[in-house]
Amino acid sequence: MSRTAMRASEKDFENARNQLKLLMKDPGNEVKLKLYALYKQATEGPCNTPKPSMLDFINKAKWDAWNALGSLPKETARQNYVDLVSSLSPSSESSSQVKPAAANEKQPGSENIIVTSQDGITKIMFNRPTKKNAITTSMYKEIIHALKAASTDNSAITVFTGNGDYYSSGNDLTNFTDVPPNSIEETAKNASILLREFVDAFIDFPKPLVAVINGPAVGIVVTLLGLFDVVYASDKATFHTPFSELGQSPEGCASYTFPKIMGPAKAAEMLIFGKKLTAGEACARGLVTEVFPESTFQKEVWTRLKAYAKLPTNSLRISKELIRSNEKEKLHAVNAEECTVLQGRWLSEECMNALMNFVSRKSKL
Ligand SMILES: CCCCC/C=C/CC(=O)SCCNC(=O)CCNC(=O)[C@H](O)C(C)(C)COP(=O)(O)OP(=O)(O)OC[C@H]1O[C@@H](n2cnc3c(N)ncnc32)[C@H](O)[C@@H]1OP(=O)(O)O
Repeated sequence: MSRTAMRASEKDFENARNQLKLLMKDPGNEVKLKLYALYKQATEGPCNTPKPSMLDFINKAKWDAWNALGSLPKETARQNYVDLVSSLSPSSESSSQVKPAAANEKQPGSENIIVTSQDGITKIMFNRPTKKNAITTSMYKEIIHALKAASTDNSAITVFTGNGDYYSSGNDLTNFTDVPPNSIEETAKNASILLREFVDAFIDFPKPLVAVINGPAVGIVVTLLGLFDVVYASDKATFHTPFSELGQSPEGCASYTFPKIMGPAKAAEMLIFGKKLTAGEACARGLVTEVFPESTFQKEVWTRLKAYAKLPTNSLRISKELIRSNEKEKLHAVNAEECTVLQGRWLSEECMNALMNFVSRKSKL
């Protein structure tokens, strides 16, 4: 029987609702929005409630998803709901394609940030590949903690890298969308405090800090590179700071470090207009130290880093201190200013619209 000819019964619909409660894995915000919209359409018909206010992120995303279904008949919505739930169930997962990355997904007991220490190198790895290593609030806190620990451990150098195809897609945009409307201002204030502490931890880090950029990098993980001592990139890496698109503004001291590194005009192209750079372009602008072919990237980089980590530890520290110490006071002031400006941006209509677009971008069926 063709799919269009099929009609889910009330019983199928009820079964699908129960099956949904048993799902082991969170299907993600986009799927949840689709499910919500189909459920409302199947039970109440076309969207019939007033549009929630701009500040009411979650209800507005739900409303948008429901409203996008237009006049879809109740029976079709019911069938689509049943089909969608069935596609999420464990049996269909095992019989169809489970993406290789799923093996790396956060499981109970696994970590979104993995810290290891070996061969004189402390490695801090973003480990949330199914979300392109987007950084959640708790990951910011874990990184601050990891940097504090690495600053006094036995390692000579500290390295950041990403697990999976991305280095990191930057701030997890749902940090600002899963917020009740009456606590948005408080959330923005807390985020600004956390961001300041996070960036301060990089400014004050006393040992050589190296970034091993295994794939695309977006937002804060790009701006922070101005505070790293060495940046190695695979030729499949890209560097993107889409702040204006997001109604936001630069952080990570990039408003100061980028013009110094690449000159004001090139910095403006990235930070104001969001120009995405290839690894080669980022290297030509001085943001990246060296680019390696993807096929030999890991081998070449880690061989080199292991050799560097054998150099006298105190000498490494002292040389870094000489290079960076004159700038520290300025960098802390820049960081404070950027965080204050961002706090205001996060409450702006431009930013709220951009976040809403991200959350609901795939929910329009
Ligand atoms: C304390 C607070 C401090 C705040 C500091 C501020 C920092 C500013 C920034 O960092 S700005 C940069 C923010 N990042 C972005 O704008 C990137 C947003 N993501 C994307 O544009 C795309 O996801 C992509 C280009 C990175 C990848 O696109 P692709 O089509 O290849 O993959 P998907 O979009 O399907 O992504 C797979 C799943 O990962 C989720 N995801 C990816 N990035 C983020 C993110 N930054 N925030 C939240 N979620 C992200 C995506 O939603 C998919 O999830 P799903 O499988 O559940 O649908």
